[in-house]
Amino acid sequence: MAPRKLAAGNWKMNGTFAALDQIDRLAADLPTSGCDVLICPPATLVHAMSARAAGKLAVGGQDCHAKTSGAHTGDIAAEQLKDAGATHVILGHSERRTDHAETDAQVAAKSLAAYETGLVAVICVGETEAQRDAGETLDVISAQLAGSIPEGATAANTVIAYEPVWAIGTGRTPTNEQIAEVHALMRERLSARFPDGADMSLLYGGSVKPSNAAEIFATPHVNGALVGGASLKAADFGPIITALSAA
Ligand SMILES: O=C[C@H](O)COP(=O)(O)O
Repeated sequence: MAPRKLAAGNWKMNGTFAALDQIDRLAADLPTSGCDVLICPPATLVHAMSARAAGKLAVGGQDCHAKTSGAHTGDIAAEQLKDAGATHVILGHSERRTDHAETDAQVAAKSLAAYETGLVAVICVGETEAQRDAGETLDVISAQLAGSIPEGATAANTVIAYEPVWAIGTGRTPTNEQIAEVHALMRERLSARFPDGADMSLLYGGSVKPSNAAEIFATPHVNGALVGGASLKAADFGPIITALSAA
């Protein structure tokens, strides 16, 4: 089995009910085949978006707790996301790692919670600009992969997203050679550790837009994208999906 192609949108802390109009616009123009499409809205919109998008695209959360329930004010359990219609959950995004001091071990524990619930974990890794400048990128990515992905990961329950922190929301992207280098390393590490690691989908994320999508999707071992800002509007996300579908 080849890795599945996935165009994933991360709305982050953006969007209210009115933004669901974008889903109608997107769904009206989706390619009928070629790639999977996922949108991860704020938790407040998961249920409504799932109902609106049923059968057209998948919906996911942006985080979940490692525990199944309990006294954890403000948190959300994997089961609650699933109950609201989610099939995926983003875990270990650099904004969570920075804003909430999430560690690799916590990301791995949350991923296990996702697996136990039947959600696909979209596990994020990525170096800071200082780490890249110091020549540490491959070591950082290797350590994050080793620490953030739990035993039990398979191509069916796990997607990995490489998101250089310095490329997120900045309009800057790595060169294709830099993306290729990291994705080749990820493929090698995953293949060595997991029986079907060669089939796990590997996404690139960080300032993906319609104008650079096709070139990024032509990079070896890039099976899709995790898109932030450009996923908020159907007019931008639609062409990215089309580019992936055709890649
Ligand atoms: O999760 C998505 C990424 O952080 C990328 O965000 P961006 O496309 O706005 O740079």
